[in-house]
Amino acid sequence: MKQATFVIVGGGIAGVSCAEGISFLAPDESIIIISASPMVKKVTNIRNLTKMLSEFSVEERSSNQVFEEFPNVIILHDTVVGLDHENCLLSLASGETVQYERLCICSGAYPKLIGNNPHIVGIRDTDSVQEFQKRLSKSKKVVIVGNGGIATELVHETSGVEIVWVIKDKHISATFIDPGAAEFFQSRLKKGDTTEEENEERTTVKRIKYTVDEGKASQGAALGPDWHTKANLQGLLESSNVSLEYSCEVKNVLDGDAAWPVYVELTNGKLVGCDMIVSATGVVPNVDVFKGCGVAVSDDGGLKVNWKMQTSLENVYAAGDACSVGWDLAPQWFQMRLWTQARHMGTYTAKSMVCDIRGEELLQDFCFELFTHSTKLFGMKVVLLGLFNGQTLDDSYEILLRVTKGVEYVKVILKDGRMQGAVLIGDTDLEEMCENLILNQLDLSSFGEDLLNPDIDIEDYFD
Ligand SMILES: Cc1cc2nc3c(=O)[nH]c(=O)nc-3n(C[C@H](O)[C@H](O)[C@H](O)COP(=O)(O)OP(=O)(O)OC[C@H]3O[C@@H](n4cnc5c(N)ncnc54)[C@H](O)[C@@H]3O)c2cc1C
Ligand SMILES: NC(=O)C1=CN([C@@H]2O[C@H](COP(=O)(O)OP(=O)(O)OC[C@H]3O[C@@H](n4cnc5c(N)ncnc54)[C@H](OP(=O)(O)O)[C@@H]3O)[C@@H](O)[C@H]2O)C=CC1
Repeated sequence: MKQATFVIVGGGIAGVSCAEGISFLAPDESIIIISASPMVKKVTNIRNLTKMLSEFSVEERSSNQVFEEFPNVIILHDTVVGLDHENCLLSLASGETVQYERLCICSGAYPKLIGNNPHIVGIRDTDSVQEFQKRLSKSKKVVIVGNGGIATELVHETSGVEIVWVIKDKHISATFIDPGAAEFFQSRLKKGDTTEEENEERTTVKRIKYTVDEGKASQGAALGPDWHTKANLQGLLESSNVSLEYSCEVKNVLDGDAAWPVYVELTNGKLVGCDMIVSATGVVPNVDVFKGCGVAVSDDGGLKVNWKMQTSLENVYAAGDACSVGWDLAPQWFQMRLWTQARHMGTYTAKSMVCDIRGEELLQDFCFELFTHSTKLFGMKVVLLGLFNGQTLDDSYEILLRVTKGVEYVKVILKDGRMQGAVLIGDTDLEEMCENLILNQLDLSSFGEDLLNPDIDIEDYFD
């Protein structure tokens, strides 16, 4: 039997950030990471864009490289197959057992696929990308199902193939953007260069203010940023084409014939033949192995954690994609399974566990005060802050919009004159101002539409 003060399951961003955090806070304590994947994830090149918003790279490295400066960390390449929480004992696939004083489960998530057919693929880790690449290189036509991060990236990055993009919503990339921003990106779907007309329109700045009144209505770690730049996502054809099937889902997957290996029957009645179906339809927390010991699980399948990241089992914590937050959230923060949150949660759980073992007081980390996400969609920088889509505001909010076609899309959400969220597409340089205004909840009513007037430097007012 092996023993350590702190045991972490998972070598993804959450697990590695947790181990690094413990090593920093308690360098003399023993730490074991158990990871089913041979490589572990390391966050590098951190660039702080604002107090709370950062960009970083995620590298896959061998465990020796990641932890050479932390001699108190041991990595076991093994798979956890059971938890006996009464005896603080994990059992591993190799037959080994590991005893802990504090356990942090960072076992990530796996793709939620629309079916079991061998022609359906999901994308999560390096192996699944290689499989996708291999099949794509022999494909003329693929159906991509889902309207979130992966589908958006694939539609933009894949070439040499005909894509049929099947989405439940009336606009593209609905997980991150509203119909207006989707319209802004529409031309980028064509995969061609910008037209003269678009170049002319780039000089036009449009500012709009309106009020929303729609009526109440695998086991490998997840990939890192820019994963697609390292993969050759090229199909069999010379050129690409994307066609959209809006407001529909896959009803059935049917056997192929001489023309196509597989057919997809859609809820709009269409039958689409293709070489492969990519199911980019979200994730399921990878925690089945822990469910047997009675740990509380949230409706979305994650391990429920309180504000200290503790699960319902004594001395057992969880972080990253594996967990579901179960505390009273700050008004402008919510959980999304993203690597920034995996990193924050991993680091914060380290602090929580170390404080617990030392009997020290813990204060909740500031990162849970404001949702922040920096990413790229259709090749453009996208920053999402706070309640960027009016989440939880019951459709009673005001939107300020500034659009320069092809250049920038700025949307801020106001409720009772106070900023609640923002979508910043392009190099807007507004992230710091928006972050401050959301955090300090200043009454902005007196500015009206001038808040987004490019000729007025609003920041001067707040100095
Ligand atoms: C294609 C793709 C693109 C993405 N792009 C972005 C993006 O642009 N921006 C963004 O913010 N987020 C993105 N994400 C999401 C982000 O990658 C995840 O939210 C984040 O990596 C989760 O980290 P994690 O450590 O919680 O889990 P994971 O990275 O999934 O790590 C889980 C670890 O647990 C191990 N494990 C699992 N079960 C066991 C077991 N029983 N025993 C031992 N070890 C086990 C695995 O081997 C792995 O090491 C993307 C995800 C994918 C798949
Ligand atoms: N740039 C970024 O930040 C990126 C982030 N990621 C992250 O990686 C993880 C996996 O990405 P992804 O798979 O795109 O997950 P997402 O959660 O981002 O998106 C899943 C999409 O699939 C839709 N969907 C769910 N079930 C079905 C179904 N049966 N039929 C049709 N559509 C369905 C969802 O709609 P609905 O919401 O209505 O259920 C949603 O539009 C996520 O945590 C994501 O945030 C991935 C790539 C890039």
